[in-house]
Amino acid sequence: MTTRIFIDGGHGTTGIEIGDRLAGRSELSLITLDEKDRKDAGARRDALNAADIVILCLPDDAAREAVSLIDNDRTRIIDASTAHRVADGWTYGFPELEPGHRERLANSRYVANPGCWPTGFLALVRPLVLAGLLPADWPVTVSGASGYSGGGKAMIADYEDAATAPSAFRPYGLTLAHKHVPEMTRYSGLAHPPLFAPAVANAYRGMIVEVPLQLRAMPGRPQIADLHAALAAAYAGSPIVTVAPLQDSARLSGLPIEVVGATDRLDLFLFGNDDSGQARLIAALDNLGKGAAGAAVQNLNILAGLPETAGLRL
Ligand SMILES: NC(=O)C1=CN([C@@H]2O[C@H](COP(=O)(O)OP(=O)(O)OC[C@H]3O[C@@H](n4cnc5c(N)ncnc54)[C@H](OP(=O)(O)O)[C@@H]3O)[C@@H](O)[C@H]2O)C=CC1
Ligand SMILES: CC(=O)N[C@@H](CCC(=O)OP(=O)(O)O)C(=O)O
Repeated sequence: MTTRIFIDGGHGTTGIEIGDRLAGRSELSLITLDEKDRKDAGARRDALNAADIVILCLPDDAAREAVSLIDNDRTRIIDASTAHRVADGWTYGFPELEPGHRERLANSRYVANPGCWPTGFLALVRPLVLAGLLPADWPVTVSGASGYSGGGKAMIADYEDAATAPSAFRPYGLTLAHKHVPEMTRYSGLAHPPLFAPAVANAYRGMIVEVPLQLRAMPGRPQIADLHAALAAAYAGSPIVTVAPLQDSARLSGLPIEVVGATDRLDLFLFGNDDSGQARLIAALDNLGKGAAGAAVQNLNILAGLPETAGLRL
């Protein structure tokens, strides 16, 4: 018996990436809609209710609508949108968040896939808060650059149309009220929202998420090696999240946005100087990989009781 999957929004940027990862997997069967029906509420209702697991790759309002169209008590949902990431009754779809979280996910019916920025941020910060190295009330900043596919079809069209003259590098989120801040705050365990300073780069995919820390001002003045040990322990044995050895990071003269390529990996790097008491923590990922489709397929595998990395690009 196969697990029946329906991707609502399967023609969008994230939906296509997920479909590619599921192709050829004999333990799954994909429910699809014709082009003319893919936005028809009746056809979507039938597909949503016929599936064992649905993956929503829709704008937030359409994702909320999709959930309301499910009228059985069996279909499980993985929502890639922002709609339910801090909503009651939903489990945050970051299996690596903390010990025991993967098991919570496996038993959940409603799963909210994380945002791409929070994925990098939480991977760096959550283990440090849990280890007591980063005080929960510390004022944390997170910055970086994302590929333009992070903005979906609309931003891709803008960047790929010469007439709209795309910028090489464009800071945004300038109201300091980006939609990812609530999930970053909630799941990091920080007492205050981080200051989030994102930018878009003129690259299709990939992202660099950076958390700088003034260690010398922090209680106990943590050492670079302490931070590294906490991160390495948190992801020991993970086939998806890796922490570069300090001596390898020290040899790098730069970290390109393309470093993980079109994969579902999440690579963490720690750069620092114990004399100055300063550190730069960097997560490198593909916004469409571990930042979206890779995470959705990983969660699907966990929900379906299948090998966690099946279909992933590692
Ligand atoms: N791109 C990324 O890196 C990431 C995206 N996400 C999230 O994933 C979701 C999808 O994003 P993304 O793939 O980038 O967006 P896209 O704009 O590329 O795709 C969205 C798709 O949803 C379709 N759609 C819109 N309204 C409806 C509706 N009422 N019924 C059925 N289909 C509908 C669109 O149709 P049409 O083709 O006609 O426009 C489009 O195909 C969003 O919530 C986004 O925030 C999450 C993490 C990262
Ligand atoms: C470059 C760019 O615009 N990126 C998107 C985030 C992409 C993502 O994580 O998706 P969600 O919209 O589901 O959170 C943004 O900052 O809003």
